Amino acid sequence: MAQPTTPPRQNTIRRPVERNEPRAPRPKPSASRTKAPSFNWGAALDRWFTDQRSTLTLGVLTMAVAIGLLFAFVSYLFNGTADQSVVGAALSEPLTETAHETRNWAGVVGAYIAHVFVFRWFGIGALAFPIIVFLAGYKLTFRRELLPLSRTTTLLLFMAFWTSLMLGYIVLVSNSAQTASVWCGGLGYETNVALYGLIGWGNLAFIAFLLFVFVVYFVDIRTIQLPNLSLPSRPRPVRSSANPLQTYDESEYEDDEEEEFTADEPRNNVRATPTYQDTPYTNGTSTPDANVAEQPASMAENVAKTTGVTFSIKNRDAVADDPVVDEEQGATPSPTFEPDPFEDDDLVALHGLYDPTSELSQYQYPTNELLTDYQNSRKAQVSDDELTANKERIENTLRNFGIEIDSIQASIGPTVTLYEIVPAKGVRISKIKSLEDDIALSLSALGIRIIAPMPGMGTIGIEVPNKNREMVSMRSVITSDIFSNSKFDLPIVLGKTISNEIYVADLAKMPHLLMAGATGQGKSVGLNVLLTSLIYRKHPSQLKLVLVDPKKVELTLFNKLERHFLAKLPDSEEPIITDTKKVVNTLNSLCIEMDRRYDLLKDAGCRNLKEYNAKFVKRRLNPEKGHRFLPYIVLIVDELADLMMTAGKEVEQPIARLAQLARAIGIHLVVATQRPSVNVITGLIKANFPARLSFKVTSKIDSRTILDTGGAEQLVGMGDMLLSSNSEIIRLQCPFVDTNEIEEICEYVGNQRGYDEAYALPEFVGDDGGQSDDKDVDLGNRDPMFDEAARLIVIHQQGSTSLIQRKLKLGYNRAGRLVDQLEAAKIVGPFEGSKARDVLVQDLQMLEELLKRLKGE
Ligand SMILES: Nc1ncnc2c1ncn2[C@@H]1O[C@H](COP(=O)(O)OP(=O)(O)OP(=O)(O)O)[C@@H](O)[C@H]1O
Repeated sequence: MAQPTTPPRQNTIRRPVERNEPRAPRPKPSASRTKAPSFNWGAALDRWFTDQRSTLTLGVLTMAVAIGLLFAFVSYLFNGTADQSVVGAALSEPLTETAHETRNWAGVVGAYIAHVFVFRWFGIGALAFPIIVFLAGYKLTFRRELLPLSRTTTLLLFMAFWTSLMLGYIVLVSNSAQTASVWCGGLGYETNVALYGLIGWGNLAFIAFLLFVFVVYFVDIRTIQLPNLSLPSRPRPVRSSANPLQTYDESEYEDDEEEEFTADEPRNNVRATPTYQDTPYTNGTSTPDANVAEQPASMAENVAKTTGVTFSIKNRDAVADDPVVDEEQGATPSPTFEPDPFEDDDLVALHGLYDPTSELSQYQYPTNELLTDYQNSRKAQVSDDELTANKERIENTLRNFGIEIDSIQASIGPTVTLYEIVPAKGVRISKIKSLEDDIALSLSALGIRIIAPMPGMGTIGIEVPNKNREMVSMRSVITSDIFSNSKFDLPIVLGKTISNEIYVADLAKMPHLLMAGATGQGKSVGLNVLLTSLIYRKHPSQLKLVLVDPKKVELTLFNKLERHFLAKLPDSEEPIITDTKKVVNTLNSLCIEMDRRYDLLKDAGCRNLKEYNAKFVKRRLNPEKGHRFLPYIVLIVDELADLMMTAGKEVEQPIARLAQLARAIGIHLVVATQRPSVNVITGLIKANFPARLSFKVTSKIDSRTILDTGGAEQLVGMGDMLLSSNSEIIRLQCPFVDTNEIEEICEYVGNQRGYDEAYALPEFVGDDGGQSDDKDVDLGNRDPMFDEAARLIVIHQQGSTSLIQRKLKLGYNRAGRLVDQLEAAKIVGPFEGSKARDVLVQDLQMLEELLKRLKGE
């Protein structure tokens, strides 16, 4: 559980700065925003550029211009001399006069532009420009790069300049300026004339040196590893020709560090691009595509087949032919060294680290301006009079009960002021605690909470609500340094503490959060705050949200994030789950996802998601074995009570199972309810949610149910809350975020280019559809893979669909049908929720007999 990282609290009276205004009710949409008086051109342009329609239009136009330029330049190279007079005349005579005389394929405009670029400047090198413009247009149109734009641009610009110089030199020394100067352009020719006058033949050396310097920097020779055959190298994986589908195992690398690479063992130098599943989001189940392994079309595919490294044919062509490699991923081309694609370090050297965000590399995080600036409206203010009066009342009340105090100090928080008392020697703390109601009565204030003793302070705290409370705006906390610089994996800003510190926690460490609060006390705002925090800090590739909203109205705004942040079952229409039956399926699907992730972690030898993803990013995990970059998944359930009432155990068990086990594999749960009674927050659920947060509840019993102690019934509402974690209770004021703001954030994100669809959770077929019915399964018409699947299940003694999927490289549906047939043949037992089925056949011998019987032999 995270702690606030601001300096320790000082027990001094803080002077209020300005007068507070009474707390207004939740602002109406129209009234809540302060509209900027003038039109914001920057924002409008920003919006225009993030609108896919605009970029598509601009992109297509740019590509068309590039093609036009190419025509114009090529045509000028052949017809230029004839057009020179036309170009000259075009400046002095009307265009209509000169237009029909031009021979350039792109007309008089083309002739003029070509004249400048080709004749005056770069000669044949000018052809670099249409290529650059085309690449830029392609990027705008398709939102991905045909070639790494900035690196290719650098290369082409240099080549334009250098070619012009080199050809200029040749034209100069061969004295052919009259006929050939169009090929080198004015720039190349004139520079050579000038240089020749200065350094004579040294000209050529200078031009060669320029090329050398460029190569040294462009290629960055620091990263080139020259093969040194006498040094031990990383071992190569053991490959078996007998089994073409054998995949490499990373552990083989690690165990065999000492193995030497000798010159007579040929290295496999196929230059192809292992994709490492660059688009893991199109298929959340990430079943390796068997077709790629099964249909080798070339040497690269054969390598893929024998090694398990997937090769992208598209990328391979692009990269193999072009020395320019992806700059965005930090890759470095090497003219002398062809990395072996089986060596992970070399993969990184060639392609850079895997970048999970690359598919949405243009994604813009929501801006602070989307949040309303309430700065001037409400600041907590407690006047000196109020402070003194409260202090006196506390002192008097205690004195009336025979309790003397040594000192009293106050610190003003956004919602309450904490009076810390140092009791006189000999006063029993339990006595003060028992006077809670009396003190509250004498202060005639609601929401008095007594903390006796203050943990680690040796004092007693009395929290008294402020007459005028501060509204903690979402903007003020999101823009705070503590939140924006936080290094947490899933930072959530929960509000301000009693001493005005912004409290940021790490949901990944919590690792789950249970939220309760009577209706109207700020729970929905709290959930929105939590979601906003995550959306502001996470890229869509790093976080997926599963939103369950039985009330059907609270989370609907987040619908717009479907193709960015939401995850859903493959067959469901709506990304936000409202139907109880679907909730049960979704929870079970998450359990399957959890099991799969555990399998992946086990296979990778990692203890948790972070280690696993770090290894994947370093390209040490083989996607062919199902490995993929794993985003965090946050499950939000708004209103558990509804679900518990309608589905009871069916909901409780997967929630408890996820809460127990899902921490390490990056699935985190946030479950909210307005009824914190024991039949909703059952012992099983409670035991698995160490972090619990309570808004105001109606009774002390409810407070005990959620927090294991009273106090939440004393809160003053409107986001006033108690957070219990690590057996510590902190009072916080939740920030306020309005539905308008949420709408704007979701629109901002939703209008950007997203994935093709929501992140697909594993398919889960509930009892009604999933229970295989013997009568429906025709064992006479078994799947061709039936025997193989049966042997696999018996060898592993594990009746799991995902095992069949993974090992036999089948899709979920086919694997599911196979399991149904295995059940009908009594090889596996019946369906048992998210648990693997029992295997009813103990060994292969028994199985072979059974298979023979099935075949009627
Ligand atoms: N953090 C906050 N700061 C200021 N005002 C708040 C805060 N949270 C809630 N409020 C006020 O309380 C009202 C009710 O909040 P909210 O809708 O979150 O309640 P709720 O507990 O979700 O209620 P329900 O369970 O009925 O949906 C809000 O409209 C707002 O005016």
